[in-house]
Amino acid sequence: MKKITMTKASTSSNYVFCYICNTISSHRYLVLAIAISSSPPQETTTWPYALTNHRKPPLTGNLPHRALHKLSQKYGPIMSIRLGSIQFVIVSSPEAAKLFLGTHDVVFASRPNIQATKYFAYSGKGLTFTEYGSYWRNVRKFCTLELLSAKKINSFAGIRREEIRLMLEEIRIASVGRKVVNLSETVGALIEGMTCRMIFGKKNDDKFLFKSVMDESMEAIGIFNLADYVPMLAPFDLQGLTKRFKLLSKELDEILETLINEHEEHILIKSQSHEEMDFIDILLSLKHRYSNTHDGLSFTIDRSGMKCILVDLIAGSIDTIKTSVEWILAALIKHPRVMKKLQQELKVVIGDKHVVEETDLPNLSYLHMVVKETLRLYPIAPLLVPHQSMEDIVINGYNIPKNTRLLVNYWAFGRDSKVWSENWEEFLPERFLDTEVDFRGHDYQLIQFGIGRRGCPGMNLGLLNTGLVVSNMVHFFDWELPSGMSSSDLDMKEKFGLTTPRAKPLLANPIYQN
Ligand code: HEM
Repeated sequence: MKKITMTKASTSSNYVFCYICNTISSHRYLVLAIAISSSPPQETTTWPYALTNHRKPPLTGNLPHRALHKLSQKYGPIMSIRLGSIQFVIVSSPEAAKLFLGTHDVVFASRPNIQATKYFAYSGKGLTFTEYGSYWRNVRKFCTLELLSAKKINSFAGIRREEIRLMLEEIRIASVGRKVVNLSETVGALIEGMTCRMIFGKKNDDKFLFKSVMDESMEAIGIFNLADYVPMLAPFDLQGLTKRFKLLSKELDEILETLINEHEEHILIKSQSHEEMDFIDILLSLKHRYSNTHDGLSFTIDRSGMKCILVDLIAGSIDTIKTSVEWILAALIKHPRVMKKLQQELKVVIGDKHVVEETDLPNLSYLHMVVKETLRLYPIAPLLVPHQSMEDIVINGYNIPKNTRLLVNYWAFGRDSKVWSENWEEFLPERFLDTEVDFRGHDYQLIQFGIGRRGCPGMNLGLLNTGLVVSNMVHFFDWELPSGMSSSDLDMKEKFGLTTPRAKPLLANPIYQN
């Protein structure tokens, strides 16, 4: 790495360039050399929203948020890196994030058009990887008002209760048999079940293999795709990714087509009955009614738009919620003092009830502190989702050209002693006592769900599910680490990907609390 001044307006050395980018031609060769010389991948490793098939990804290693954090300590909270033909700006402090996602939010409100967008996002016809503009605004308004509104989310409370009860019973049986529970798998299956029932009206089963195809697709999307950085290489498909994208997206599309066809057969009857509408029903019903919440949308959202929205909502919810629950349970097991305090709160608020209800959640103030503290230290999406600028702009004296990609290193925010004081390393939910700092506000130090135009539209659902699952799991069970492991032995390393879960699954023995 070598520091250089990069633009006419640059006045200080906050910009960083990779030495291979200093001369574009040698950079191209180097990238090419890495790709060609790599032996078949032993494991898949990740780089910001793209994995690499070579064992060591360019510049940043397997945990880019950590490497970029280190660089920011040397070069400051606003840095620039060029990779192939793509210019990145990396922002590593809440104040800098406020400039990009607050003051200049509209300029950075677009998304990059990567090759995977063509295949998995139907060339950008949904939300997450759709470029900023009137189509995206309409779809976003529709999703927020019709699918993710408080009223709609509440209408699925019965599904959540049912699925949680089933899981608690499974864990109770494991506790009687003194069996170790793989919490990562158990929580994953629960969230998947709740989400698939809400979106498709049914769960994954032997015949309906949506989630496994989706997981494979997400893995492929995450692979560092040379064609995105050196577009002239795209036709050669050196990594075999285009072929893989085509196959997987075709499989995914066929499953979605089957689901939509099944729903179409019943939509008219369902919309006239009192039966609960799942998300596919609501999308289909668009065609049969006028709504002023999304003017003219029925004409805009075609079949591929519908499929893309479904993919975005599934991809946006299952792994994110599963990963947050997993980290919170791990943090509680690792910190028995905090676990006890939360269990005491639950005892007082819930008492002898058979299940923690959604209506109990507002009364669990310590639970909210635990959630905030966990997501501060163990972010689910440490670099959020990349944004892209739509015009040239000067920020803090730096010229930032149009089409620059913005990465917000939220992982670094939680480690900033200026924000969280010298004890930032400590897991201390009480730091949120008597403060209003929250994900929902305008607090740039706590933007796990993003902020501004591209902030997460599923935040309320995400927090609801997370709180509900965690509270039930620790109210009814004590958790002990297996094989005499002590809490201090629990490994808290992460694995980078589209979300950033624990590197190792979380295993624990449940002890039923009568
Ligand atoms: C704990 C759970 C969740 C976390 C941590 C999370 C986090 C995020 C983050 C960091 C972003 C990107 C923000 C940015 O670009 O600046 C995002 C966007 C998004 N999330 Fe979530 N999310 C969660 C749950 C959900 C749920 C439950 C849904 C839907 C049911 C959802 C749907 C989306 C969508 C569609 C976007 C793209 C928005 C756009 O580009 O306009 N998320 N989320």
